[in-house]
Amino acid sequence: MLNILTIAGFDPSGGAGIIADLKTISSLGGYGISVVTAITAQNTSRITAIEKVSPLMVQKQLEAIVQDFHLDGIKIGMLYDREIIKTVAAFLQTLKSSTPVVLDPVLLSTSGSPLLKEEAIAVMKAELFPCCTAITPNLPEAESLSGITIKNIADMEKAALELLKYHPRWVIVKGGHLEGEPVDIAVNGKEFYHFSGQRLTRKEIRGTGCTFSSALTFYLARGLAMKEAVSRTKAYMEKAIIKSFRPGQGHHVLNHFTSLAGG
Ligand SMILES: Nc1ncnc2c1ncn2[C@@H]1O[C@H](COP(=O)(O)OP(=O)(O)O)[C@@H](O)[C@H]1O
Ligand SMILES: Cc1ncc(COP(=O)(O)O)c(N)n1
Repeated sequence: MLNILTIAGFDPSGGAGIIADLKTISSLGGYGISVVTAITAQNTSRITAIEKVSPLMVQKQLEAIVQDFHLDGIKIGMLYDREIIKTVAAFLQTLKSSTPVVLDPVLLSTSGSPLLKEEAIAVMKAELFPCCTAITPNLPEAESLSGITIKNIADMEKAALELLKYHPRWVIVKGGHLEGEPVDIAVNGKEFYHFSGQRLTRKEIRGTGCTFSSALTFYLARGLAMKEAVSRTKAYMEKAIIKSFRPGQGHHVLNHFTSLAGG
């Protein structure tokens, strides 16, 4: 069984963050391990408070995990501030370079609350991007990280090339927020791929970014090449979107367990 670590925030409603990551990893047959960076008070409609975990406690959690586990893949989500980013970057530098590391550069929640402090963005680009096998911004994240306004696939490519300058191995820009079909792209400077698909719903669904990056980490940890790993991730997303549901009174959440009875 593959050991997949998620370093991310806690969303008690389970739609996003660490709980969504663990559901994704478990449903794919991996063993999910989690290091918490921040606790949010959040439901399927909104975030009402955020409390960060101290950088020392993040470091202690990471140390406890590496002393025990061989890690096959690492997914990174909400990091909240520069001290936590620096702690995670220092940890990644101690790992073998063959371990896949996928960063979902979470900036804002679907409900519009900031999940990363503005002043931490430059540190994330300079210190974390170079440690990543892939970064997986959505359109608003790619716009704000690259400074390029994105209206179409050509703009997505421009933004991806701009973000490659910070040296992640791959930039994957997700197109769920495009007007038409949700096309994702993956770029590494030499190779360039498009992943097309049909728009399956217009509903707001929570946790799609968390789930995409966790599934991608799992497939890369299985040894798949990026093209195949993204295509399997997109197929996984489509199944989870088709079976999404509304457990509370706000946004819909993904159904990660579509292969189980009742899913
Ligand atoms: N309505 C939709 N129909 C089909 N696929 C979608 C839809 N919305 C998002 N996706 C896919 O789900 C994944 C997550 O994309 P996106 O919504 O852009 O990310 P985020 O959750 O970070 O905003 C991508 O593969 C995207 O193409
Ligand atoms: C702890 C945590 N991590 C990530 C997200 C982003 O997910 P979404 O964009 O679906 O709100 C979130 N809302 N909460």
